[in-house]
Amino acid sequence: MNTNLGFGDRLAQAMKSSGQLCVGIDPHPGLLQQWGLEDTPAALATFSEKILDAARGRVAAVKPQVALFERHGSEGFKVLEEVLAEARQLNILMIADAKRGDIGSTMSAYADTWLGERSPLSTDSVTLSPYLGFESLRPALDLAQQHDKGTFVLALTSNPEGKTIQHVGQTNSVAKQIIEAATEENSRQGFETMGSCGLVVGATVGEALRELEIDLSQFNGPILAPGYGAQGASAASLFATFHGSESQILVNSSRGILRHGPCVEALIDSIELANSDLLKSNS
Ligand SMILES: O=c1ccn([C@@H]2O[C@H](COP(=O)(O)O)[C@@H](O)[C@H]2O)c(=O)[nH]1
Repeated sequence: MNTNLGFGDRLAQAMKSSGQLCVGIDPHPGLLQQWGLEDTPAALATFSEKILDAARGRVAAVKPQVALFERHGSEGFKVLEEVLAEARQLNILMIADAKRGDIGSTMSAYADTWLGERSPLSTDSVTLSPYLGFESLRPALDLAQQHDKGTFVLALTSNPEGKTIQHVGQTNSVAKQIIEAATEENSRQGFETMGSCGLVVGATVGEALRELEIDLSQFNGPILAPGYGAQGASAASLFATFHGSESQILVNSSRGILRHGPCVEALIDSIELANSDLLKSNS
């Protein structure tokens, strides 16, 4: 993989060679129990190792859910640091699902944590929450650009409650304004296939794009789409939702894959099944 490319282009290459699936690393207490593990930091390490083992070479990216490491305090963060380092070694693109957002001066610290060069939590990309205003994310957007890293800004989330904020404004909705700001952000960068400022749009949003008159085919970055599998979106429904921007969609599945553990072979089978399901529906 060409590491001089920006994040969006590296992700485009990874999706071309390994498909459009992103596997979540979500060590929920219930899953740990199902895998015969205790709810401890050591178990998080075992859990994550098996997922990386199954995912390497088979998916475009993996997405650790930071909250599920954070609930173990400093030891959980230590494990996350090791997982990020291991993924880097294995050349697997990472999205830290941290959903950070704050006033600009504090945002600089979040940017240093997830996208800086010296932080042990530094990774390829991070999810950001724009509800303090898109421009409050500037320190992260600029640092990502400077270090060839990426961001995924929440636009239309997969949970039903999201619409109470994101749909406000209807045809000039909050979500539409976020999407326009991210489009503008990418248009100021050079890229071959996609810019490095991505969006999060749930695979479950259904008719919302049409109702809000949002045309994602005009968007010029990657779209992380959680909601496939455990939250009910099928491959066919999600590609119908994202008609016109199919090649930009990175489909996340966490519990839908993870419930097949702890056997690595069974995890591999479920990843391969999801890959062929997605491929079949997007051809
Ligand atoms: O809109 C959003 C944004 C993030 N997520 C996260 O994605 C995974 C989904 O997990 P599943 O088990 O596949 O449902 C999880 O980490 C969420 O926090 C989301 O679901 N929706």
